[in-house]
Order: sequence, then C-alpha cells, then structure tokens
Amino acid sequence: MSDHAAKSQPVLSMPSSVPSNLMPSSVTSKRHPCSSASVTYISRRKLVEVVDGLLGVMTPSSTHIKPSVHFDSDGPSDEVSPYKAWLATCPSALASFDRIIASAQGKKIALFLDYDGTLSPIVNDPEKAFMSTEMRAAVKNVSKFFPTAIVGGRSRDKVFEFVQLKELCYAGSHGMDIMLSSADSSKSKTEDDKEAKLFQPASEFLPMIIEAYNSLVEATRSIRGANVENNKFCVSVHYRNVDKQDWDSVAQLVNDVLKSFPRLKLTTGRKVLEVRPVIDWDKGKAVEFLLQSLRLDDPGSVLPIYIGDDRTDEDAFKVLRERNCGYGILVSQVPKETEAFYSLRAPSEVMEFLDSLVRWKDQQQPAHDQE
Ligand SMILES: O=P(O)(O)OC[C@H]1O[C@H](O[C@H]2O[C@H](CO)[C@@H](O)[C@H](O)[C@H]2O)[C@H](O)[C@@H](O)[C@@H]1O
Repeated sequence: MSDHAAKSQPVLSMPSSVPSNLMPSSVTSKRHPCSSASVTYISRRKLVEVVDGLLGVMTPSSTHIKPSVHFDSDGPSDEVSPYKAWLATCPSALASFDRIIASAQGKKIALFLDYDGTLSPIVNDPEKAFMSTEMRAAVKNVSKFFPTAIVGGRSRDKVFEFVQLKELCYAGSHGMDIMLSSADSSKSKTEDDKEAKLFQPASEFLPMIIEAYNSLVEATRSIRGANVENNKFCVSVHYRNVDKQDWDSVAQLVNDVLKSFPRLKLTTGRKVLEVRPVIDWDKGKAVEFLLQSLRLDDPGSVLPIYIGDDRTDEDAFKVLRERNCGYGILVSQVPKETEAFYSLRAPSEVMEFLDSLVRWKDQQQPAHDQE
C-alpha cells in the first residue's frame, strides 16, 4: 500500500455503476467518495519522504515481490480542516446512520469486523490489546441480529482469545485461517466435522512461516523494542516501540531475511511489517469466501458492512465497493485514501455504531427477527 499511499494523486475512481442508494449523501459525482484531490495529506507528505529514502536502501531479490514499506503515522492530525474536508467525502457512519439503514431496508446486514484498532484501541504491547467489556457486549448483542465475523491479522486462536465470543465466525492470519462457526466447531464430534468448517488456503506455508519467524526473531534481536509476532500463517514485525532512528534498520533486516524466502512477501500496517505467503488471498477474498459459505452472497437480500482500520482492510472495502453490495467503514482519526464509503474515528465510535444497529433492530421488530 505504501507505493499507493506515497503517490500524490488519488488512484481510485468511483465505479459508474454504484447504485445511488449506496452512495453517501455527500457524493454527487463519479469521483471516489472517500478520496479527494482537495484534501491536504500533511502527514503523508512526510511519509513519502521516508518511503523514498527507505525504498532506496531496499534491494529485493529478482524472484521476490518488491517490498513496499512506509512507516505509518496513525496519530491525530493537528490540523482540523483536512480531516473535515475528508469527512465530506468519507462521511461519518454515525452521522450517516439513517442513510445506511435506509439501504438495509428489506435486507439482512452481514457484519465483518477487524480486531486491532477497530474493536480494541491500538496499544504499545500487542499482547495487551484487550477489548473492553462494553465492546464485547456490543459485539455479542449485534451478533444476535446479524451474522458477524471477525477478520483479523493475528492468528485465529489469538483473536478468539481476545474476543471470547463463540457465536461469531473467525478469520485469522489476514483471512488465511477461517473457521466458519466457532460455536459449531466446539460441538463437532469428529475431526472431519471440524475440517469441513475450516478453510486454510496457505496451509502448505506453515513450515516456511515457522522458519521465517525464527529467522526474523534472530535478525531483529539486536534492535531494542522490536517485537516479532507469530500469527500462524503470517508474521508481524512490530516497530512501534523501536527508536525512530532504527526504523530503517528494522526494515532492512526484515528485507534481508525475506531474500531467503522468495515465496513470502511484505505488507505494512500500523507500525508493523507483515510477512505473508505470496498467494492471492487477502481479507477481501476472505469476505467473499465467507459471504458465499454463509449463503450471504445475494446482494439483493444482504448488505455486508466491513469495519476496519488498516491497509489490509482496504482489500475488503474494495470487494464490497466492486460488488456494489455493501459498505466499508474505515476507522481513522486522520484523512486517508480509502476504498471505504464511510468512516469512524476510533473504536469508541465503532461501539456506538454497533449499539445503534442493535437499537434500530430492537425498535424495528419485537420478535428480533431479521427480514
Ligand atoms: O488486521 P489487524 O487485525 O488489524 O492486524 C494488524 C496487526 O494488528 C496488531 O498490531 C497492531 O495492534 C497492536 C496492538 O494495539 C499495536 O501494538 C501494533 O502497533 C499494531 O500494528 C497485531 O499485533 C499484528 O500482529 C497485526 O499484524
């Protein structure tokens, strides 16, 4: 995404076929609703400099997918006006709530929720990214009305450990480890039964990921604050707690390790470098898979909503946009180029949005049924 983020011109365009009922109220042209040439990306400009410098030191092997790294800035911008300008094109999902539910009339909403930065606030220690009791209750409540899946970058087990709700579906490792229903699977009598509910398109990469994880731990051992997380089918190298002057070294070390693993590639998140298999699979593909598997892929009767904060969530936003069937909601305090239709500022607003969905459904029909 950094190549993408580093470009000064928005590269996205609104498909002309987006139905008007799926268009945010402020969008009147074919321009992408969530990117605007008039938005000043102050923090991104600084990032571009870093990216340019960084790409200069990277020499990917010929068989290796070119790593595109930039160092993320996820703090609030000092300047209010660029954010306001951005809101005009990527409106708040709370302010647009009536419009969203208007397009859900007669349809079943299917919810897809990222974990880190969406259900839990970003914290320095990834092991302590707990979600609040209130957020857990909000997710539990919303899942009573709408099919709900968590689509996270961490291992599926880890995400489940944080969320602790059996009634949801879980897709871990950026969608490369999908369990269709954790509730059903716990009741499954046989291994065959469990396997039928499990989809792991990168399973052949497991030994390679373990090897890469060990190499990355070894390579970054000397960098104070660097932290390598094994996410089962992918590995995260965190630099949030690394001194800024050492960020280049972290990227260089990761890139050096990757030269020995031509079938692994590098993506970036919020102060994290993510190493994953080169397979054509991402959160977008995972959402498509879930919609199909759960028989929710009829755009006439289902409105999927995906809420996420990270670059990897853009793949899912894009799928919904291209299928003209639902909404991506980006969680961000700063203007970003995005494929999402709407935005929310922080996990606290995500909770408010989920609570609003529950209230709306509650008022709508006492029987608690969906259409
Ligand atoms: O796709 P996601 O579920 O959002 O996963 C992306 C990464 O999320 C986690 O890291 C992020 O959250 C941490 C805890 O708040 C924070 O310390 C870190 O800086 C963030 O990048 C997770 O730990 C990573 O493994 C995921 O790759």
